[in-house]
Amino acid sequence: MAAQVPRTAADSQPALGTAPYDHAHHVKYQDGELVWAAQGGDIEQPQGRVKRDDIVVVLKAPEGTPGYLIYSLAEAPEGEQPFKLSVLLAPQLLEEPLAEFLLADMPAHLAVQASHLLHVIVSTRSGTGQATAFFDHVLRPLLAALGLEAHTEPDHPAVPGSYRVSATQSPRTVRDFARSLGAVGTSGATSVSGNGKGSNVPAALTIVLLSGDGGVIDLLNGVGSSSSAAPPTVALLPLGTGNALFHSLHKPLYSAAEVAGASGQSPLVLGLRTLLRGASAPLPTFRASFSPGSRLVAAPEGIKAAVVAEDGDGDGDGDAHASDDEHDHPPIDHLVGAIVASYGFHASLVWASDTTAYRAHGAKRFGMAAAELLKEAHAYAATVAVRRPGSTEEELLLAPDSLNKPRKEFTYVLATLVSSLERAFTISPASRPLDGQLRLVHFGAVDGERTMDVMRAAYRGGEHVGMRWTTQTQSDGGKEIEDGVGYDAVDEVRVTVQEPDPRWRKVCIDGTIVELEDGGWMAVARSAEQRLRVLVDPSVL
Ligand SMILES: Nc1ncnc2c1ncn2[C@@H]1O[C@H](COP(=O)(O)OP(=O)(O)OP(=O)(O)O)[C@@H](O)[C@H]1O
Repeated sequence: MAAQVPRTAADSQPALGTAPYDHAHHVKYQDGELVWAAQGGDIEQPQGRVKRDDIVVVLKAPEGTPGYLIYSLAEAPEGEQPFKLSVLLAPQLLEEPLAEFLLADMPAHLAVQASHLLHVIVSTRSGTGQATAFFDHVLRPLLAALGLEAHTEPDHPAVPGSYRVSATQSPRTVRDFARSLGAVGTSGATSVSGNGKGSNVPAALTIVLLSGDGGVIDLLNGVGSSSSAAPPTVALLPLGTGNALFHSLHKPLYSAAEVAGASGQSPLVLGLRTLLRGASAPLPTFRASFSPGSRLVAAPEGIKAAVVAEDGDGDGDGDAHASDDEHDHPPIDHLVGAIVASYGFHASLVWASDTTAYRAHGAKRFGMAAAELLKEAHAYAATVAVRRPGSTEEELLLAPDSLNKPRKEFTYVLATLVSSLERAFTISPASRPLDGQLRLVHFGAVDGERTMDVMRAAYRGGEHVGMRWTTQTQSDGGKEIEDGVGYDAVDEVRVTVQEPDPRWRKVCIDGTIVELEDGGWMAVARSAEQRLRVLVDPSVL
C-alpha cells in the first residue's frame, strides 16, 4: 500500500487533522538545514528552515499535487505546546537530505488488517507526563497522514486503516492489556480488545508504546511465555525518564558527544523514524531467579499484580488468607527483565530513592538518596560467581589481594543486557543493540568519593571500564595492591548475600526491588524465551 496522503473531499489539502502546511517554491540544503522560500520569495533570504535532525519522514504528496511532504518535529519541553509537527510541501525531492527519509510504501508493521492489529498505548504518568500531548500533536496526525485513524472502543472490529489507542488509567493498565492478549497469534485467540469473544483473530500485533522502561517491563511480565503465540512487536517512543532500552537500542545512531551528554539529535525524532522505517527483531531478555524466602518489596503495581496473580493469593502456598505482609511483600522466585539486575549501590539507590519523602523532590530524589548512600559507603558482604561464555563451570570473582580467595565485599555488582541506563550513562560500552550478551560491571568496597568517580566516568561515554586504583590489603600488613572496575561478558551470574541487616539485601531487576534472605542468592541468566519483538533502526541489525 502506497503511503500517500489521502485526499478528503472537503479539503484540497492533505488530510492532516487541522495542521496547516507551508508551501515551498524553492528548496536548498545547506549546513545541515533545508532552507526554503515561497513563490516569489528569494531562496537567498529563506522564509523558513528545517534541520535535517528534525526530519521525521517524507511522503509523496497526494495525487494531483506535485511534490513531497516533509514532516519535522519541533520540541519545546518547557513551553505551552511541547511538540509541534510541521509539514512542508516541497516541489522536488532533494537527494540530500530527503531521499533517505522517503517512505514509499506502508511498512508491514503498520498495515492494519484482520490478521494484523495496531495498538497505541499512551502512558500518561511516564516521565514528565507528556505522552498525551505527544500523541495528540504528533503521533495521531502522523498516522493520519498514512491513512490510519484512531479509535478507542474495545469492541471495534479490526478494519484496515484503523488502530486502537488507549491511555493508561492506573499503574496496572499496561500489564492488564498485556495479559488480555492471551494468545494472540494462536488459533481461537481472543481479540486485542480483551473482550474474550474471539471476534478478531489477529495473527500479529504491533504495540506503539509511549512510555519509559516501566511500560516495556510491564508488557514483558504481562504477556507471559506462551510458546505457541507470535510475540507482539513493540515500537518504543521514549517518553519516560531514563528510557534505558530505547537509548541502548539507538546508541549507534547518536554521536559520541551525544552519548557523553551533549544535546543534539532528538530521541523522539529517532523513535518516530524507527516506527516508520524500522525492522522487527526479538527482544533479548534475562531471567533472574531468587532463593526461597525472597520477597518482592517494591515494584510498579503492574509487576506486583502479575506476581500475586501467578500465585493466586501471592503467598506462595495456596493459602487463601495471606497476611498483610505477604500481600505487601509477596514471595517471589523469578522475574523476567530486559535491562539490568543489580546488587549493591545501584539497587540500594533505586530502593532508597523510592520513599514518599524522596519522591516529593521529583527527579532530584536520586541525587539526594545517592548523597546519603555515598556518605555511608557500605561494603556489601557477598560472593559473586560467574559462568563465562561457553563454559559450564561457575567461578567466583576473586579479591585482588589474595591467592584464589573470593572477593567478599562489593560496592557495585550490575549485570546488564544493554549499554546505557540513560542516554548519557553508558554502563556497558561493549554492549551492542540486540547482542543478547549479559555483561557484568563490578568493583569492591571503596569510599563514596571513588564510587562517584566511577559513576562520573560512566557519564563520559563509559570511561569507568578499565579504571584502576590502589588499595590497601586488609591482611598482609596493609600492603598496597592494584584494584579497579571489573567488566566481564558472562552467561550467568549468581550473587549470594551475607548481610544480617535486610537494608543491604536488596536486589534490583529493571526497577523492581526484591529482598533476599541472609545467605540467599539471585541468579541471572539470558532467557531463551521470546516474549516480545522490538522495532529497531535497520542499521543496527
Ligand atoms: N494513569 C496512571 N496512573 C497511575 N500510574 C500510572 C499511570 N500511567 C502510568 N503509570 C505508571 O507510571 C509508571 C511510568 O513508568 P515509566 O517507566 O513508563 O516512566 P518513567 O519511570 O518516567 O521512565 P523510566 O523507567 O524510563 O525511567 C509505570 O509504573 C506506570 O504503571
